[in-house]
Amino acid sequence: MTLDCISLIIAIIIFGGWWLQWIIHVTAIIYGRIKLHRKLSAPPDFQFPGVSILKPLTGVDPNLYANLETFFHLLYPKYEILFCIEEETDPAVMIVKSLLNKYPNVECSLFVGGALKTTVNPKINNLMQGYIMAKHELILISDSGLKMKEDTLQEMVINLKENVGLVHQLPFVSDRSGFAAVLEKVYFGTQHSKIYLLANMVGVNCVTGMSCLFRKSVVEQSGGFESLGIYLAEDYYLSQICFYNCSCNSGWKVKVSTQPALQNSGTYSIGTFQNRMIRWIKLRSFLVPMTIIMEPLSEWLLLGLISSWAVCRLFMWSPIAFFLVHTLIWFLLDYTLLLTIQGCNLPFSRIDFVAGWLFRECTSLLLMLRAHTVRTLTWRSRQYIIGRHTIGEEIRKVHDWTAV
Ligand SMILES: CCCCCCCC/C=C\CCCCCCCC(=O)N[C@@H](CO)[C@H](O)/C=C/CCCCCCCCCCCCC
Ligand SMILES: O=c1ccn([C@@H]2O[C@H](COP(=O)(O)OP(=O)(O)O[C@H]3OC[C@@H](O)[C@H](O)[C@H]3O)[C@@H](O)[C@H]2O)c(=O)[nH]1
Repeated sequence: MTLDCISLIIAIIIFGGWWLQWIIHVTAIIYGRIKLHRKLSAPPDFQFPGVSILKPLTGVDPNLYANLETFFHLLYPKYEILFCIEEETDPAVMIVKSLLNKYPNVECSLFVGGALKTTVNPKINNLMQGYIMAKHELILISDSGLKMKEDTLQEMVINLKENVGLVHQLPFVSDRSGFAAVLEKVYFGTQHSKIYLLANMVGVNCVTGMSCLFRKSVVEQSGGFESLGIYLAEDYYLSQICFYNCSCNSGWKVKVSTQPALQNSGTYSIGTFQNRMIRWIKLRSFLVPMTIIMEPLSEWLLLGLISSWAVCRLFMWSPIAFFLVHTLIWFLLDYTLLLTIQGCNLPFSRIDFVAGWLFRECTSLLLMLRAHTVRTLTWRSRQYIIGRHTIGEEIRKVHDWTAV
């Protein structure tokens, strides 16, 4: 085969991939519009089952008290909150105790001592005691940085139909001020939600564990909660259990909730966001190695550049004009997707969106490069060596209560 022939084939593949990307983009918008921000109502005779809410806490941030307080105001007939904190000296203990005093009528308990290490995953380790003591069949794991609307739990339970094993919320962020907040909203409302929604629409396992409601019995039949602790991406394997649990012939269904998760940590910065992205990219590369190649190729910049070359090769179109049109359409679809996920007005101007969008798009490839070149993975105060399936080994602990 001649070089000319090879370049022609590559150009055709890239051009095909470019079209596929638009299909994914538009489908995610349509799916988001159909699925999200819908008010679900329970059938008249529906009995809401009890829910045990597990809250893993590590350190405090300026919004922690207010975020946790939203869980005391849920419009739900029967639930308990189980706060889990690794160490007695963590200042989060004081915050939880003051909430316990303020709301004596809400059933809740505090478990301290997840530090008695049995598994490598610090979140599972921290939650173990609470999980064992949870008295309801339905468990909601809800990360420390989340706040919740009054009707969210109700809505998640309504989504947990008979054949559904797990309901999760699409990660999103609440309205906060500053450029880092814009950046987070832009990321979670565009590139992230596009893939997350599409994967869940077609039934590909793509679940982030920040807010997951699941059936305890399903996990117990598949090795138990503790068995997830060997993985650093315990969320992926939690939902994998549902997909492959043999007690339900075709596996349990995994559903996205109609309300996106509202991350509302009071500690946020560009650096925190980027470190977290590096950690997630690294986890993904061990879960689905194909993402190492597919992720950069699904970004505006790289796909735009190689597609401009491809159309020049195929049709002799001007690569610059093509790149500009590609950018304009991508930008408008991203803005439309973000509005869909937000479900109401954005808290920032269009200029802020342009700045956040450009910054994220131009730095994403660097974050991928960084993730694939560092050997270790850092999560809060701990450093790990990570291997196949995200099985980890802790190598260092720096004592610091702030989020890294
Ligand atoms: C021809 C289709 C090309 C699609 C290429 C997709 C490349 C991936 C691009 C971006 C990745 C975005 C990932 C979305 C959310 C993941 C968030 C995350 O990393 N969470 C981790 C931490 O909580 C968690 O442990 C991991 C969860 C699952 C990750 C699985 C990723 C697989 C994505 C595959 C998507 C395929 C879509 C198929 C569409 C036909
Ligand atoms: O050492 C730790 C680290 C974290 N955690 C808890 O785990 C939860 C998630 O931690 P972070 O907010 O740092 O991390 P992320 O939002 O990136 O987590 C997300 O990605 C990694 C997955 O394994 C998690 O399930 C998912 O929630 C928090 O509630 C945190 O308090 C611990 O209990 N101990």
